[in-house]
Amino acid sequence: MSVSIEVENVSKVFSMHYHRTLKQLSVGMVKRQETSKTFQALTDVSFTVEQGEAVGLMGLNGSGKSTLLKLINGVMKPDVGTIRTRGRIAGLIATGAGFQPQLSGRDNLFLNAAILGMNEAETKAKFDEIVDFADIGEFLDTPVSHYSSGMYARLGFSIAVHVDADVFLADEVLAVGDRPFKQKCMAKMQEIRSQGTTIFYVSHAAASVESMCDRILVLESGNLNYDSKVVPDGSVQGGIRYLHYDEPETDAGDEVSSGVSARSDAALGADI
Ligand SMILES: Nc1ncnc2c1ncn2[C@@H]1O[C@H](COP(=O)(O)OP(=O)(O)OP(=O)(O)O)[C@@H](O)[C@H]1O
Repeated sequence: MSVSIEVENVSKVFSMHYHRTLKQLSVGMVKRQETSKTFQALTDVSFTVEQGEAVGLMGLNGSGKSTLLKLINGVMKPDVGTIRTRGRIAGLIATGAGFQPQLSGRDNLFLNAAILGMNEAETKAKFDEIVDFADIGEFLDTPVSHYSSGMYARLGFSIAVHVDADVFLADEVLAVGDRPFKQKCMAKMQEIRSQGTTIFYVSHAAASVESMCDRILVLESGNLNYDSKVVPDGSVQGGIRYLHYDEPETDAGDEVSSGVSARSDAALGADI
């Protein structure tokens, strides 16, 4: 098997600036206030993903999941360490990323497909399939600024998933879609997974990670603290337990709630 993603000793630090204008900055400096602070989003993260593996990335809010995805996608560079990827990478790392609000869905489809590496002929050949999957009807020729967040997600996901990619990155792509669309996306991701595409799937929905992935990584405050391939007797369920996402929620209605391990297959299919 060939290596698809190699992440070696990667760290990422962000700077947070407290003052927005030069005047505020100057006043802050005179008063000897702190003007900026650094934040360590990822610390010495290392792992390797083989071609065809389906990896779930979980962790609490702010644990560094999206940052790691952006580094793998190449939209950000690590401060320390190296990331190597093999083949074409596609995916949705933010709903509607790359969409131009004033352009129609149709124009954005061609633009977004080009950003993801598809040439015009390829996009034309897949156009009907992409539009059918997105199922946004007459809104295709409407500026995307008029779209609902679900429609943004439909079009964005549909374009990304129809790229012939070696690696598919998905960051909370299903968070805003309605249930029928989420189920369609899960089925499509299973399809590209069965064709040998590497899947890197970020989600807070434990059941969908359990049904989609054969490996789990758990980030905690920027540290990779659970890799089911590395820890003894590791498993996707083990990672979910490690994160306490298998425990019942006290409040009803949360999509990552209530005892994943105790659910029926039908319920698992719905928890996406
Ligand atoms: N461009 C940035 N500048 C400063 N801080 C940032 C930047 N991007 C992310 N961060 C910080 O890095 C940390 C990790 O953010 P990240 O978006 O990777 O978390 P996450 O695990 O994806 O969270 P969530 O589950 O909420 O989506 C957060 O504390 C965030 O505030």
